[in-house]
Amino acid sequence: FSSQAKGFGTQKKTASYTVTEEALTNFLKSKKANIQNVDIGIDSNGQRGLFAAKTFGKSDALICKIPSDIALALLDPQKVASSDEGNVAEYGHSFYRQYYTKPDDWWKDYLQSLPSRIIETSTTPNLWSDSEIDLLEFPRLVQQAKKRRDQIEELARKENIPLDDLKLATWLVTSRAFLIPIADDNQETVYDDRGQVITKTATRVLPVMVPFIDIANHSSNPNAKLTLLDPEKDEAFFCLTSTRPIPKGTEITIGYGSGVASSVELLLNYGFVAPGNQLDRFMLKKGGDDCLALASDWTTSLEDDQTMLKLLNENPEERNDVLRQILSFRIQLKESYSTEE
Ligand SMILES: C[S@@+](CC[C@H](N)C(=O)[O-])C[C@H]1O[C@@H](n2cnc3c(N)ncnc32)[C@H](O)[C@@H]1O
Repeated sequence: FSSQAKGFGTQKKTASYTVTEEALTNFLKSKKANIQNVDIGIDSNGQRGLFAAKTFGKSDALICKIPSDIALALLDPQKVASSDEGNVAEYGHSFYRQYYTKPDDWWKDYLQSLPSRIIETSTTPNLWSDSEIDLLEFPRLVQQAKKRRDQIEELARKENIPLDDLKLATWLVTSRAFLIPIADDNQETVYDDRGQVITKTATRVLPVMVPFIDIANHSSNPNAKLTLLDPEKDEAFFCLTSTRPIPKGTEITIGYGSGVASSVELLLNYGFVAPGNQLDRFMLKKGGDDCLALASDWTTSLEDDQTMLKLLNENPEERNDVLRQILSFRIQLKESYSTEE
């Protein structure tokens, strides 16, 4: 963010992370967070992540607990978005306005633990050029990326804030906030033919930044999930809970985006593609106008893309992170078409 502001903007530009985890953990402990069974470390991909400091022997074990009053709500709960496809620029703006431009003592240690600039290897497509976005070819992703980019540009103009600040804020929010479903009196209730409630679709969500828990990385086969403890009481908690036994030293992972994110959602919000994501098969099977129905609908073959990615990886001095992300996306989707057809 702007150089005159405290927090992010004044951090060293050479490191993606300012190493202030100690300040963060001291702050959390002083606020009665329970984080003693979790370590912050670096995983095999070089990503900062959370690791089990003891063995969690069964599923549903409490891993850590963060009081909800130290989480950052990004919109006024009275004005929550009608779906998770809300205007992400507004989420970014809410973060920028409510928290970042007022980095008082309360939020300082958390804000300083966040990436101080957009990480090149995890940019989201709304930050790319038109021609780069077009290379993604998948209609829904191309449309969403351009829509988000336009929303950010429009809001920065309207609110008269530096475009780069809103870009960073929006990137931080889409890649880190949890979308918490909000009880909604008008929510749609669906009954079966005996009149029993079968689904109650929560249509409103509140984006919330949860310190510490937002360090957990994504896995398509996660060993933990986010839970909300005592939401009705004055003292509510955001928790990580195990979904199976976790041996000491193992990375603690969750499934981003309610655990049902296809490569489109992962790239759009978090800037990465998870190889072998099974949800892509379901997405392609479901089809629709916003999908490419067949592997042959793409302009290049799977083999073409694999060859290009191989060439790119063989030339590490050819640093082109966006092209690497584009090819990884295209390869992952092409590998997900059913081979029976
Ligand atoms: C909520 S943060 C997770 C923690 C982050 N590593 C940190 O140090 O703060 C989300 C970001 O982590 C990275 N990430 C998480 N899971 C990943 C994965 N499975 N593969 C690649 N990058 C991942 C991406 O950069 C993503 O935008």
